[in-house]
Amino acid sequence: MPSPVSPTIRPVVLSRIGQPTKLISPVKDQNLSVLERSKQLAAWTAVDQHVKPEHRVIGIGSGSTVPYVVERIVQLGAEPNQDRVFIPTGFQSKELIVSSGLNLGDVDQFPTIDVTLDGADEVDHELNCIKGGGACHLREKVLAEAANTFILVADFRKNVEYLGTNFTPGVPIEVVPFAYAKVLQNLHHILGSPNASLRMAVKKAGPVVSDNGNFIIDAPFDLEKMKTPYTIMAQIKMLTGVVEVGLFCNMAKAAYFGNEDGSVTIKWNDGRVEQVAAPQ
Ligand SMILES: O=C(CO)[C@H](O)[C@H](O)COP(=O)(O)O
Repeated sequence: MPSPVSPTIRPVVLSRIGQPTKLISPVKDQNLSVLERSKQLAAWTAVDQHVKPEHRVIGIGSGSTVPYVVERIVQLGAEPNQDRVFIPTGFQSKELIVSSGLNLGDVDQFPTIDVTLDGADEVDHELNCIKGGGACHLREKVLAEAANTFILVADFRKNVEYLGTNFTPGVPIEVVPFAYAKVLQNLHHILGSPNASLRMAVKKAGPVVSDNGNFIIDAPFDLEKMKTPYTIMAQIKMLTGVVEVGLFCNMAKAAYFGNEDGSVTIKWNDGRVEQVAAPQ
């Protein structure tokens, strides 16, 4: 069983640990479209290469690609997973972990994670990425920072030279609710994002509320600014009322992109780019 944060704090793992239970794949239908298959290929390849037998604490990200990560982990079987704890980045991944029969933990019990696998809205040539399309980027960044290895999984549409190429809503910014108008004003008039706007819910009147009870602003920036994402991230983060910015800079070790032809492109943080065949 993995060590908890200190010998005096006992981890409260919500699912049972140490006993093999029947695991259930979160992916039922295998009649996948080309796009869904590309997500699956990226996820499976990343799990095969980065979830090691000795790993005990694994971070599970959010979005539509991550169910395929869990699918591959479930395929490893009950035995290797019985002594592992899986840490979610939000409501969706918590449900995914629990419904698959995997052991659930939290980052306050396990602040060091062996590997975190997560999706991305877009990834640039230096592995900087936009995250937060699903409003989970605060927890996602905590789990990325807590991980010894942070791995991105995505479909071919996310593989770009510069951020903002295909993903146009802008940089997701989590803000405390009472500060949103003031942060918007700063984004419009000081940081150069005149179209920054509060993200509105679809099946609810009013704004999207994150898993942490906060609002989300989407702030588009021009290409010149997005060429140096760390600078704009630091400027946004300095605005009082901002909780976290959905720009992840210099964090990922590798990004896996599933392609339409069934291959997977792997970009490494040392600049290497590999093309591999689909896993079976
Ligand atoms: O950052 C995220 C949620 O906040 C997701 O990881 C991101 O939106 C990618 O999702 P998908 O795999 O559905 O493309």
